[in-house]
Amino acid sequence: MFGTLASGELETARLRRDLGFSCGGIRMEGENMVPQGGDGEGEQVNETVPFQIQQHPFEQTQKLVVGYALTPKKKKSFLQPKLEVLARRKGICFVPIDLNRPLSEQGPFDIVLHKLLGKEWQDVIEDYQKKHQEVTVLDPPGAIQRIHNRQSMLQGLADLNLSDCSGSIFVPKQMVVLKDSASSADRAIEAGLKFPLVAKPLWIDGTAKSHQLFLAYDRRSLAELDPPLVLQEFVNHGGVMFKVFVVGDTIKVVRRFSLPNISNCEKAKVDGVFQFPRVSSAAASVDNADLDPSVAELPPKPFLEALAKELRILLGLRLFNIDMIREHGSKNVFYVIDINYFPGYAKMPDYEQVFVDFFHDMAQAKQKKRHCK
Ligand SMILES: Nc1ncnc2c1ncn2[C@@H]1O[C@H](COP(=O)(O)OP(=O)(O)OP(=O)(O)O)[C@@H](O)[C@H]1O
Ligand SMILES: O=P(O)(O)O[C@H]1[C@H](OP(=O)(O)O)[C@@H](OP(=O)(O)O)[C@@H](O)[C@@H](O)[C@@H]1OP(=O)(O)O
Ligand SMILES: [Mg+2]
Ligand SMILES: [Mg+2]
Repeated sequence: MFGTLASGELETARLRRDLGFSCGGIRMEGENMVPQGGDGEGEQVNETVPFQIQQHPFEQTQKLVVGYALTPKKKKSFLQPKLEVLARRKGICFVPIDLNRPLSEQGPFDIVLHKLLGKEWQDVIEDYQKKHQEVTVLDPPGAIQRIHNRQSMLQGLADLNLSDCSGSIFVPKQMVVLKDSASSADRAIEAGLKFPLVAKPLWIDGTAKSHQLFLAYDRRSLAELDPPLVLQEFVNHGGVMFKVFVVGDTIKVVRRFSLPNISNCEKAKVDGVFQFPRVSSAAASVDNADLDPSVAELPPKPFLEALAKELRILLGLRLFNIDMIREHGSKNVFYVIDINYFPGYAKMPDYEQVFVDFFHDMAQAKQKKRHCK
């Protein structure tokens, strides 16, 4: 009986019913998990369902097959029932890639969506792309590799051409420490870096450690840090940051809490090194908080659109997000502090529809190209 299910469960159950389909001979997950039928109570709960599943009079005949190679965590957060249902209506289906079988023997795929670490996978996907140029690989492994290094990640950003825009973009002054962090203090001062400095592991390798950040208040404390790392100037920004999600041509921005400003008094008094809390990944919503509007105001949309467009070209990526902060006291002076490949899109509003449109547009563009040949 539907009445025994909470509204969230009901929604999932209905979605799963819609999901019972096969694709390219591979049975999709979620089949046979549906309570059958419904009653009056069901109707009542239906009102709380955030979106309506309607029986469509016709099914899209054109099929677009998206092969995916994702970690179990990413699969769980990204491949949610709502996404699969909306995709199916547009003739898009998701097929898991079997890592134990040669990739070329699987599919055929129109799109390969992947986020896996390691040289072995990089070689597999590079080789596959060479042999299957008709397949869109999201995204090219070489381009992803660039943003796994916190130095190359931000290279070229300050030179982007955003001249006509209502904001300006910078990256914090930073330097790389490959070894001997004790002697890095002299180099940091020579390079003009001002304390406090944020110490970030140079390589992002998917481990929790690569997201373990430290704040070093004085030159002596640098000796306590483990290279390889980047030392980056801390930029006061009023405790709010902006995550700009990019999916092809679409962008969405959300606010997150961040670290509070560091006063001159604190800079003078405090020494030592402190581990950062992962404030910005917290689920707590900034939107209902009582924030200073000059801090919380979203960056101008045309500015973000121009920035995302330039970054797509510079990075050669279509799926990423940017962490941005507004320099405290400024109107629209922004710093990019981080870029993430295939981030937590489930935290992007309406991500399911955005992805369906993205895949659909891609399929149409391909079809058009084929017809023009
Ligand atoms: N230069 C900086 N100045 C001020 N705050 C910073 C700076 N760099 C990082 N932060 C703060 O630390 C947080 C984590 O830094 P960063 O985004 O570089 O790490 P990360 O581990 O790559 O995060 P993510 O989970 O987004 O991948 C930022 O969201 C921001 O709150
Ligand atoms: O954990 P989530 O799904 O939220 O996604 C996070 C993602 O982890 P995952 O890819 O393993 O899922 C991280 O990837 P790695 O740097 O460790 O490769 C990084 O991109 C974070 O920035 C994402 O958080 P967001 O910035 O979007 O909030
Ligand atoms: Mg970040
Ligand atoms: Mg990051």
